[in-house]
Amino acid sequence: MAADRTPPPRIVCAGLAKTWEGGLAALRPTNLTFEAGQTTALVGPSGCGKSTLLRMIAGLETPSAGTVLIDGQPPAQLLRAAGLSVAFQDPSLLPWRTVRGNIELALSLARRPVDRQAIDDLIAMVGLAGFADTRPAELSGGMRQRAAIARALATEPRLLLLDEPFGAVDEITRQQLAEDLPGLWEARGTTTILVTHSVTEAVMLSDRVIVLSPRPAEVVADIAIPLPRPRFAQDARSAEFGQLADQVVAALSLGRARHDGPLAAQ
Ligand SMILES: Nc1ncnc2c1ncn2[C@@H]1O[C@H](COP(=O)(O)OP(=O)(O)OP(=O)(O)O)[C@@H](O)[C@H]1O
Repeated sequence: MAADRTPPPRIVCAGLAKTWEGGLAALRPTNLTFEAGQTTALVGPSGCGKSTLLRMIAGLETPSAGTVLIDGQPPAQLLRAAGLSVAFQDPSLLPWRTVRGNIELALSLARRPVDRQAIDDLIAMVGLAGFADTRPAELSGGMRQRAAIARALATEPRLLLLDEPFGAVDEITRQQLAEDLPGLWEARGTTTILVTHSVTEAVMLSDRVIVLSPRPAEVVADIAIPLPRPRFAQDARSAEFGQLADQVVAALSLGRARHDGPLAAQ
């Protein structure tokens, strides 16, 4: 898995909006820039439109209005060049392939060399050592999610989009992944956008947290997380960490209050 020397991309969403057929609005017109090499967390109430935003950035969903440009190009370009990886809540592993087989396929599709040792290292890093030759049906939900994370990382994407990738992962493994993953994508130079329901995880992993309102989503707050790295689970007990987490929680409440308030837009 040779390192991709192309620098990580900058993503510009301009007037990006989504209204589903039938008129359900998921995202109000939104301007957002994701800086090259940064990790950004998107947090917001369930159903507010986080996944919709992420899927439009991935080029998997067509915007109703506005554009997504990744280094000035539409997402499809990066997707075709295998520079973009996504890992979703529901890991879509091929059931007839083992964990290693799923990763090998991703590498082959991305026309990347298949380095068995590097694959095994990645499998071990997500806590699946000993399960490389196991098929998805024999893994727990959390293990499948970790396999999907390993697969997403294997191609060394320039842009990594993670949609609640730790949803089914147990707390201890979650903490371990939250400690290990940022170092990996920092070392490789990756722009990462992460959807999570966990405020602690958002602050732990990110350089910036964007808080979205209830549906149709709009940006309520854009909070920089200037905490030094690497960050460890116990750092979540520091005063600085607590203050940042409180800001995120306050923004979530503000979004809800605005949404439910008498002046809420229809
Ligand atoms: N393919 C689709 N067709 C129609 N409506 C959709 C579609 N996908 C999502 N929606 C609707 O769009 C809204 C936003 O959904 P989305 O999945 O983006 O929310 P989310 O913030 O990611 O939710 P959660 O945190 O619960 O995963 C929801 O009301 C959902 O029902």
